[in-house]
Amino acid sequence: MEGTGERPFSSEPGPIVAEELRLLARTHEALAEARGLRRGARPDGDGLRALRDEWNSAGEEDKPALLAQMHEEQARLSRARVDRLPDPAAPYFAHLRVRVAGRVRDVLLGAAPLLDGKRGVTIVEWRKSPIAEVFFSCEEGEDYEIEVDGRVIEGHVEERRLLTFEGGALASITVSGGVLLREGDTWRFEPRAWAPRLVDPTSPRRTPETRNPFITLDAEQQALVDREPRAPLLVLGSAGSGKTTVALHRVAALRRRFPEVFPAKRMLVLVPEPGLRRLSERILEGLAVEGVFVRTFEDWIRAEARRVFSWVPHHEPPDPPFAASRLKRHPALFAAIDRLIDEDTRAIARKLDRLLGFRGALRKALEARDEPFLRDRLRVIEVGLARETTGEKGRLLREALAEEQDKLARVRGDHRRLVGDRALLARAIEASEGDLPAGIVEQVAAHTKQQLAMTSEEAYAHVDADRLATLDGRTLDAGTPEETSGTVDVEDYALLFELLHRRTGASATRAGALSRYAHIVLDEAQELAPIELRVIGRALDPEGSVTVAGDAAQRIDRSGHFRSWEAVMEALAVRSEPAFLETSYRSPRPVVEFAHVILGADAPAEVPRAPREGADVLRTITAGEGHAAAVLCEALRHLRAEDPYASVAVIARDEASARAVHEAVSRGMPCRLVRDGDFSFGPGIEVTEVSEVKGLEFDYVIIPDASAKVWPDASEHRRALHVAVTRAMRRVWIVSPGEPSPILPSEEELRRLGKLHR
Ligand SMILES: Nc1ncnc2c1ncn2[C@@H]1O[C@H](COP(=O)(O)OP(=O)(O)OP(=O)(O)O)[C@@H](O)[C@H]1O
Repeated sequence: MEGTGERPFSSEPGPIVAEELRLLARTHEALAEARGLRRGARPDGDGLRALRDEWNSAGEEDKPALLAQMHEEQARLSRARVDRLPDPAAPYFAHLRVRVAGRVRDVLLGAAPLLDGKRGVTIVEWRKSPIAEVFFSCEEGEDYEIEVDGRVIEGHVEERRLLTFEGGALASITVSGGVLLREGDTWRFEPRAWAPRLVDPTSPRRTPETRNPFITLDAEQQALVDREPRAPLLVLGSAGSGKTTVALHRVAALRRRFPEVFPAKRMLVLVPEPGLRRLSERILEGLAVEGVFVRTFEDWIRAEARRVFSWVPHHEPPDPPFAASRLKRHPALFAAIDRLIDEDTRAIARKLDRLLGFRGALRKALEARDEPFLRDRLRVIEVGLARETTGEKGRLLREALAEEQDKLARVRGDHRRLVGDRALLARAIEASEGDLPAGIVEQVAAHTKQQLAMTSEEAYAHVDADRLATLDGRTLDAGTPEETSGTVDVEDYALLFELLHRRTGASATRAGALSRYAHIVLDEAQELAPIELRVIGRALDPEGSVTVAGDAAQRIDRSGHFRSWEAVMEALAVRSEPAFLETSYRSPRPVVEFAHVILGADAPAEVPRAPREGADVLRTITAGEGHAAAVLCEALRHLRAEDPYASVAVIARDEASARAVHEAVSRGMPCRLVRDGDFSFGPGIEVTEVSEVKGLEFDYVIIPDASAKVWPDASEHRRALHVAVTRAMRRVWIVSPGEPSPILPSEEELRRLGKLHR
């Protein structure tokens, strides 16, 4: 069965293969015995079925005993499910040989554990077991120490091997220095490193001093920074072309040249994520700009809404349905708001007609109105019918109208109807022309109903507060569906401002007014919905200016509803021709080309100009997640040694994937899981998800989960991968555990592009 390698090899492949085959045979025996034992001990649901049959024909007197048996069987079955066994077709993926206290021990790493002392088979769970950590963190020949149950155990690593299986048979054994591959009945040795070397040998290593915040803008960028201070500016361009740079340099220039017109406290920089907020603050600090507000859009609008609408709840639901976010940010909601304003108009007219005996005259007058603001419709009556009507009736009408005007800023009722009234929601569905599914109405209405329901604290307000406190000090409803009661969605804030505007023609209530700014920067503006852009537009002084930066190819917010840049500017109520930045400064050419191809049909006609050469994008396909973890740890360990000041981002598709990858990589080395933008902007390994990294940059970017399952072929995934890859200043490495994602460019596509471009 075993053949010898074609090339010189430190130890003979024959003995290695033989050893692994023997270990596998012992594992199969151990597995067969374990399965037999479990089958005997725990019928796979047959026992329960038999008991159920018995129950049907049993007399009443036997039922209590039968019931007890059924419970016991149920418990046994669920225990059996937890104690799952390794898959015989691929029972483990790695083999670690250690010497502990003079004795050699073989430890296999797999998804499920198996212990058979008699046969010397030990499979441990790679994600949990302390000894598995040794496999991920040590090289062959190294000593190690691990802590098990409070005791420190010392040992020495003798061998580390990775294994793959095909059709249940051993297919490859990766050893130090190469891989043994089975080809039919023979084995061939191929020298190969465990993991690719990430550092680019042609570029200098990062040193603590190479992080220079001062860059010289190119002529194009400088011209944009120098634009007339009051002129709106729309800066577009591919990833890394300097849009954020231009926007923030413009802020610095305005502050420096026109400090009176642009006081720091009247300038606002809005970004989508906390990571970019922190980076923007650092860049402004580097440009000696102090006191300018930098906020995520959510934080900004939340603070504004809480000030202007004093009744707004201070809680947001922990897990709001995506349907609610999608609908509330959709432009079709404007149609529902139109209808709502019409209904409000009719309701006021009916009320006044009835109270003052106008016998439908008011209704007729008001129904003919189509001014966008409710305030203006009432004013038409004020200057028309109210003036014409003399005497007591006229006075009463004027009084009643004044009262209605007074109530216009109360948007709470309209808001409740807009997000809870099925007919109004259905109007939005209709206006979306098929973009929003009809089923969304029920989901949103149910969510609203839950939000408007009383919390337990309110329902039990008459009960002594001490008696209501839970043991852990949390609210009564925490962790229950009632948790949604008394909350408001983050998307509701823009909606409230829109309603206020449609009713009053302004953005103020008795409690306060929307803040106004002399200059607003909107970075990554492709992520904002029209309803949000409108609020931002209204926060701009009549004389104020705006800098909008964005890239449609980078929109990754699933509910954003970006249409076009014209639509963005129209929603902001400003006009400006777009300026395009053509040069990609951040990433080297191979990364820029790779990222371009990822976009597929959505890619712009031209590949961005990328003046910096660099190393190719690396790709690795592994047999599964365990292999991927081993390869990641190996490459990262070397990278840390070779380029210790580099920043490394391991960017997963979503939160769940980021957590799993972090758990895996942590087995081998210290790394941080970054949430809410808490990046260090310095050396180290940070694991995160795509939505966190908008606008940021790292020396190395690793995509750890580039499988077909996690990154299927859809524009949304293409744009997200494009964003992730274009964060790299030096190099990109794509790791695909299992079948690679179909959106990864083929070698052929890249070759063609490289030729075309050079
Ligand atoms: N003229 C320039 N010369 C050298 N480097 C530049 C120049 N302009 C920008 N850069 C650098 O290029 C990188 C990307 O810039 P920036 O973040 O402003 O791009 P962006 O267009 O906002 O990117 P993204 O769309 O990915 O958010 C930064 O490191 C920045 O310092």
